[in-house]
Amino acid sequence: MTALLEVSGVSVSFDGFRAINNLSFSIGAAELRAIIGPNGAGKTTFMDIITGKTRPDSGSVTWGERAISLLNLSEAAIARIGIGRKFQRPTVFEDQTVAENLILALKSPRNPFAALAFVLTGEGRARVAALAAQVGLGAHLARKAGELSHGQKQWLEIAMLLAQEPRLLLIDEPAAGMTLAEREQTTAMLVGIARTRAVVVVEHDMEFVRRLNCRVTVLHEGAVLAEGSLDHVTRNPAVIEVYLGRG
Ligand SMILES: Nc1ncnc2c1ncn2[C@@H]1O[C@H](COP(=O)(O)OP(=O)(O)OP(=O)(O)O)[C@@H](O)[C@H]1O
Repeated sequence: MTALLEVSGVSVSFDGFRAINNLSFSIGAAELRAIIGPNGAGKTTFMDIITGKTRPDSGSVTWGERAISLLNLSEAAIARIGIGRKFQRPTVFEDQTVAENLILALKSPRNPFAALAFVLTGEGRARVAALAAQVGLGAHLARKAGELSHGQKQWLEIAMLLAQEPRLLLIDEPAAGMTLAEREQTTAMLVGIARTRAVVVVEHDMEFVRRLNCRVTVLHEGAVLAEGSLDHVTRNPAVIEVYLGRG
């Protein structure tokens, strides 16, 4: 499998503290990956490096078939190249409807007026409806985003990211604050999304990770401690010691 994203030997220090320590990681073009690890393991910093928010002191981050370096690109350029990031808290436009939020997020045309004109076409309406359906909001297009449940807002934001047609989606702790039913729907949704693109999910909820049924990367002290199926990594004594045993 050729990698879509290849992170190799990356390190970064903050005031002499090595938050990421010779970290290597790669993900394929249509792969779902969960990242787990104790607080302070470097999960957020790792995502910050991929998205260009934090520049590593050493190592390489390459992208796509031509293995272009992401290290010289701005955050905006990295987003345009096809890397979408969802932070833990949903950031939707609460006073706009689900449909309006999706229209504003469409990749093209770029400005809101052109986007509105586009959505008046059959193709535009179909695109918005398909995005909403993909995240279980097909019946909620006319509702104000502010009226949605926390889980539904998270899904709307995922659909807004999908509107940008990313090839890699980074999702931070989606399960937090969701009901059990919402968490189950979210795992199914993420599995579906990862059939056509790469999805990295940072998550502490082990039941959620189990339902993702994917390869798991365990970070500890800024490096990869273990990688493999959830059963494989949770049997690893080092993982039990630093993470699972602290329950
Ligand atoms: N800008 C910064 N300046 C100084 N230290 C930082 C900075 N960003 C992160 N750190 C430190 O780097 C380490 C890794 O932090 P990071 O937030 O990446 O961990 P995490 O795995 O995301 O943790 P959590 O699960 O708590 O979100 C921590 O010890 C943190 O205090």
